[in-house]
Amino acid sequence: MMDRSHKPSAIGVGASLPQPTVSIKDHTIEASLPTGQSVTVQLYGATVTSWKSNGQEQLFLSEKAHLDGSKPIRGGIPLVFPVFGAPPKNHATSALPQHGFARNSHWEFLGKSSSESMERDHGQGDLAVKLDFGLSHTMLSKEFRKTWPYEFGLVYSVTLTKDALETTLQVRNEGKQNFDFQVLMHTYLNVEDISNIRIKGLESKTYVDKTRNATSHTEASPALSITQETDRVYQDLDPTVPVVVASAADDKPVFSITREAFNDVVVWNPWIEKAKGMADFGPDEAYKNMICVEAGSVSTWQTLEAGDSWEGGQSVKSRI
Ligand SMILES: O=P(O)(O)OC[C@H]1O[C@H](O)[C@H](O)[C@@H](O)[C@@H]1O
Repeated sequence: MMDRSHKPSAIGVGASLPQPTVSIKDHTIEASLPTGQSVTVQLYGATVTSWKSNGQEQLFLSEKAHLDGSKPIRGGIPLVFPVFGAPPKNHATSALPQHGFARNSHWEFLGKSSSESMERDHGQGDLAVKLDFGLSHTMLSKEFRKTWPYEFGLVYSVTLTKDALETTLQVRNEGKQNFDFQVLMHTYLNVEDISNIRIKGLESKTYVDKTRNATSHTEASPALSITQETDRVYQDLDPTVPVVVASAADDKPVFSITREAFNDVVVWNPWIEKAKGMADFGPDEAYKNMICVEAGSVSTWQTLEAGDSWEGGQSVKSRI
């Protein structure tokens, strides 16, 4: 995963080779590969709102999601930074909204790069397209700047390949003061029927159950089924070991998520009542068609010293 071995684009050399296309319209960036995969990213929140692969939409997007910048987008991959969940009291993030400001700020599109991976798992010569987005302290609303007065730069890279969607966040401390942050890629995966999937790769891991007063438990199941409201923060995972959403019928992977520098994975499904209670979640029964598997670093704080940078990310493969 997180293949760093892209060689420069072959554009202009093998002129007849089909190339990725990228279009920018109405604050939305769309990229597609000649092999049919595509990704859509909104500048609002740098939220990925669609990823099509194998001829199917892989991400869940609520029918009632606000796409006009009035509210964080319910679905796709909202980016959580610099705090996960409700901010703690007496902390530098205390005055921020739930999940911070990255998902409700306007990002800029920094550009695209096409590449041909030399060493991807699925053979040589796979095309990839990478979209880069930026957010810095100067771009924040006055209110966010006041409530989190640090000088920072974020670069969020969304890479579409034939087999995967990779999202990577680089965090830079551009100021003179250290700051603490948490980060999470709140990925809403599209599933046909929640009763037909199992989540693997979590067995024996410690998790905090947010539906049970944030109490700590150990996962007993090798293949977790979702049968009720679920909101768990699994901790201290080995990022290189995939968390797999598998079909209950034949055990085949539907999604496989590997991470880099992300030791936590949140598993969330609002289930019946919570789904009904969210004004931007729809239709009500759509909780059956989604599972959030959210890779991040949220159980502790990352401290970034002045001038330093940090990077973490995920690679999501579908129906491999
Ligand atoms: O409603 P939101 O602010 O988007 O949060 C949606 C969900 O995000 C995470 O998965 C948290 O663990 C949940 O506790 C929260 O309900």
